[in-house]
Amino acid sequence: MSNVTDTPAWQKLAAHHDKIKDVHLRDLFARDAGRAEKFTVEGAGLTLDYSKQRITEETVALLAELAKERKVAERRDAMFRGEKINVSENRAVLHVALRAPSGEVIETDGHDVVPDVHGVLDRMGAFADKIRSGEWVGHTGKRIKNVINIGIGGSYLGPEMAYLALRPYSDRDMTFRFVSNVDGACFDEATHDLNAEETLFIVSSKTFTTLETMTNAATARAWAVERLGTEDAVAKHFVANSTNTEGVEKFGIDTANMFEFWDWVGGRYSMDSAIGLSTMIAIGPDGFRDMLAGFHEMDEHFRTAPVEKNLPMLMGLLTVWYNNFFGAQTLAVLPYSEHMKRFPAYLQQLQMESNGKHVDMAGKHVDLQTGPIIWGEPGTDGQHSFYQLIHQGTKLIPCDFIGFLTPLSSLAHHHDLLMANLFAQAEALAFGKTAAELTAEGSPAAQTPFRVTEGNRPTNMILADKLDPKTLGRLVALYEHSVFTQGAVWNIDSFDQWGVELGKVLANRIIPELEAKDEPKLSHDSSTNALIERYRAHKG
Ligand SMILES: O=P(O)(O)OC[C@H]1O[C@H](O)[C@H](O)[C@@H](O)[C@@H]1O
Repeated sequence: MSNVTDTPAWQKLAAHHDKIKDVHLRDLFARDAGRAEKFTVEGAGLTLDYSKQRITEETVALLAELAKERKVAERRDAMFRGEKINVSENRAVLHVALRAPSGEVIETDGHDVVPDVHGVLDRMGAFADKIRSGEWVGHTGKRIKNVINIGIGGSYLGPEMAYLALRPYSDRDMTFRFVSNVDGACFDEATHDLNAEETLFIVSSKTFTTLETMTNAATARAWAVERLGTEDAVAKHFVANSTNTEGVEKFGIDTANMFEFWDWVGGRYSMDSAIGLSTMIAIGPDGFRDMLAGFHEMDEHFRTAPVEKNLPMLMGLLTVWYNNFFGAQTLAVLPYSEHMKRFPAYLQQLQMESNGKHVDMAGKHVDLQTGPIIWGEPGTDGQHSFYQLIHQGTKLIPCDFIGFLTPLSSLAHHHDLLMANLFAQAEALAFGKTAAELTAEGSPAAQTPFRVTEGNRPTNMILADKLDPKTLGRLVALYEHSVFTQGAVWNIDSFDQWGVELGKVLANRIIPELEAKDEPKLSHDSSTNALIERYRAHKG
């Protein structure tokens, strides 16, 4: 495939950008009373108003042309067909099969994976029911009240984000916690007030080799065995989610208590696989299936809607527009929902591990910027912290606002205030306030320059009726496919993550240098040597 910057659509976009880069959203809205309607699309139960983006109809047409030239739809279809589009690992990318209804056929290497998916879902459902009903008891006969997911990266962020997002739908008599960090404080804090007799550990790891997870799992095992008095207790207090049966057996977890997934599920695309077991225990198997139905709705929308009406494709293409033509470095994701607190953190892995790449599919260095930096906090907290820089700073920061029409809180009057703030922020960012307007309002002349907000800050407004399992599935799939679209345009492998390896290898080399009593000779650079020596000296 040619360099994207050499394609006709890219060059047309560059010329078009030159023409419209200084046009203000104020003028774009003034020119066209139908703008909001024109640039609002609905799909899979979500509404995307992208009228406050710095675009015209021509921009959308050219972005659609770019998608066509880059064969985004063909690559999408290849993914759905189970082709090995993760070229550097020679793997299929089939998270869409995790939410395919039973009866659908999705094959990879000639094998239909959908029955396997439903087999595991059924086993997870039976297990979750047993825990929730109290049929499954701990080693001493007590009901399980606490569930601790041990995992990191994709085996942590999705489960924690989903639990927090769906807490109103969860069993409130149970406690759910998440141990990810290898800092012992993480384990201590998660367990200090829990009774081992009532605690279930779910060890979640695709590979079952990850240092942090294996260390925390071993600590959990020792913690439980010490408190319950026998190794036999492990059978009732530990289950595993993994692709590595051997590793699970070796750890001492009965494979009858292992929930399987497959190498065609990327870690950051796995919250709807067995990795979601804690979510399923929290909200119940029916709630989990609703979430899968929401994912599937968005998959179908992504698979079938034309690019101009395709929410994830539009969002992916707009990200390319700002990232590559306006030179924006970041994208802020700002959910106006307390329950969506961890959604930006979840998206950081999804987007940045997927599209933080410097070579194309052929291994050749790319000649353009790839994935943006993702960040964000829930509204309205962010407004009182970093929004200042978005409004008046010198950097262009496109924002995704996410709002829900129906409140989950019974304090309904708070919701009007929350939503008023959401709409006001998008309005202020787009239209700003000019010096003339300020003067007319009586602003003292000396203050006016400080008070001017230029506006022309682009935003997406994503609205859903209500945050529930189905909506969460739709939202996650929306971003998954937006990431896919970006990766397809840039022609990079969005499904590998080689960049995280070097740090792991170096840590494994340093571990014995910190642990060994005889303080082995160091052969790092002078800075790393000095840091290690300082630590050793302190440790004594
Ligand atoms: O699920 P695991 O195999 O334990 O992997 C956990 C995480 O660690 C790795 O370093 C990867 O960067 C992530 O993509 C992955 O989600």
